[in-house]
Amino acid sequence: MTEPSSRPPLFERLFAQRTLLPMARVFVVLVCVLLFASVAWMLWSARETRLQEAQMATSNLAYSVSRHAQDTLKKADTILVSLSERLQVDGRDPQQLQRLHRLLQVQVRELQDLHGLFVYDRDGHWLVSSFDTIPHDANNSDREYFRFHRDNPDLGPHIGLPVRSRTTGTWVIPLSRRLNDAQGQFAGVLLATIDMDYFLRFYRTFDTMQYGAISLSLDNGTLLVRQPFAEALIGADLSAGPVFHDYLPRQPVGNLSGVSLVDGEARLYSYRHLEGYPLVATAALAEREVLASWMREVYVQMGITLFVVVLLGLFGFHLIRQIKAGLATEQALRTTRDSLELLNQRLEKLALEDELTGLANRRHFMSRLAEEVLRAGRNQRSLGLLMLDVDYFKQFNDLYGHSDGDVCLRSLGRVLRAAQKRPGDLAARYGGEEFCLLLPETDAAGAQAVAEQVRGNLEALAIAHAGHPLGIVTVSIGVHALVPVGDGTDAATLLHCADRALYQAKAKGRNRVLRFEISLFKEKL
Ligand SMILES: Nc1nc2c(ncn2[C@@H]2O[C@H](COP(=O)(O)OP(=O)(O)OP(=O)(O)O)[C@@H](O)[C@H]2O)c(=O)[nH]1
Repeated sequence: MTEPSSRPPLFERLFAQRTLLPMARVFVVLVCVLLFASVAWMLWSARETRLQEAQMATSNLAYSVSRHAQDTLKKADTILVSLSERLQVDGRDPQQLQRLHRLLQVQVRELQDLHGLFVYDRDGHWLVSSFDTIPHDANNSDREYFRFHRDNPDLGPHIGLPVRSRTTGTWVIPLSRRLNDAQGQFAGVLLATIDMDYFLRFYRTFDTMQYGAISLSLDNGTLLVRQPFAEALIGADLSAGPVFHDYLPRQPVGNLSGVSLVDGEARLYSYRHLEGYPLVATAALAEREVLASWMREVYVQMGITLFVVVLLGLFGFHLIRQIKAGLATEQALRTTRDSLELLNQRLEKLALEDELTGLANRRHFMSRLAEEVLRAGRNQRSLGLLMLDVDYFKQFNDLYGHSDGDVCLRSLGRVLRAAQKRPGDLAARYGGEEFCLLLPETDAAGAQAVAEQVRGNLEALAIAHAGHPLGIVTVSIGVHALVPVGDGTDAATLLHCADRALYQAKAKGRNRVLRFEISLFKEKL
């Protein structure tokens, strides 16, 4: 069988007083940290959700803007394609141009987004337009789109930089195609101009808050139209911005967050390249506006959390103080209990011990005598007793003084202590210069032998005593032993007989041991 462990259970070890205080501190700190961490985590998740929602909104917006631009350009381009067909088939005589003029006017009236339709010859002169009159000496060979088509054989659509219309003065976006003659040589330019305001009006229907932006740019980063509108930004080069520099070369559609080249605003962007046209639609919301309500939530939540943490901290501080006070009280109580126990031990010792010699006192002796009498009676064993008395001690005191007398008594005490050979033996000071030695399991002969030893040992010390005929301190010893009969008189009998034997030893000349024998005493016990 294994012995049960003396270590206290884990729970008690964990919550031992020693660990209680640091654990309370760790607990309070841990609760505060966890509280902060969980609130921070919640707020972070809320922020991510807000950003994701905003990014979804910009993505949808970019899609709408791209669709709108694509549809608008497609319509205008379709007109240019059919115009090109017509010119090639019907030719350019004045009658045809007259008919064409009416047709162009009808088409511009039909399509609100179209600002105008124009046909220029190879030198840039106006052949026909959707307007009522052709300005005198009008020539558009200086326009970017004209030069582009003249120098470029490509017959595809070309979107040029926004220009101010020479007829109406409004901002327009030019969509143009090259016109070839039957030999494939440059024969002029077909132009459709789209009112920039048409785009802006559409963009204004979306709520992008104060710092949001919607724009349409060429895919080389040249800005065509932007809401909020700023004339100075038309034609601005955004190719170094995050959309055109980092994202568009890799993906035709995407989302990102970045800082605007235009105004330095941090925004969430979504962009989309138009199909079939070198254009990119961009929609963006300012991060600070997207996160504005979230920031308010952060302030409120953090305020509340801070308040709770302060409360917890105060509570924890109070708790730790209480624990400290409790521990201090407990320690004080333990110290008091220990000192009381020590005091009790001392008192107990004092109550049982003779102060001068350190032997058992009379009270102690009497209680042990009663116990040993009972034990010897039960076991029917002999109990021996020595009664000792220092010879001529009065004279010793008179001659050497009381304190030397005390020293002498201490010497006798040491001799008697040495005579306690067995665990049950008890040497005691019976009173004054009278001593006893209780010897359980000892008959009269044995007790007499011990008495002789004691007497001899004291004599051997040769303590000078000028008042003694022998010149040294001696002791007289009365010895008796009996097997108790158990009638309640045994202790008294033992004491009395030993005392009588002592008396006889004194009477016979002192410095001797005398055993009690009934024949020696004429009196009846
Ligand atoms: N120094 C000292 N003396 C004590 C103490 N107790 C008792 N005495 C003295 O012991 C002496 C005992 O004297 P007595 O009873 O006359 O006996 P005695 O002088 O020893 O003579 P015998 O016993 O007949 O030999 C007294 O003088 C007591 O004062 C003690 O504790 N210290």
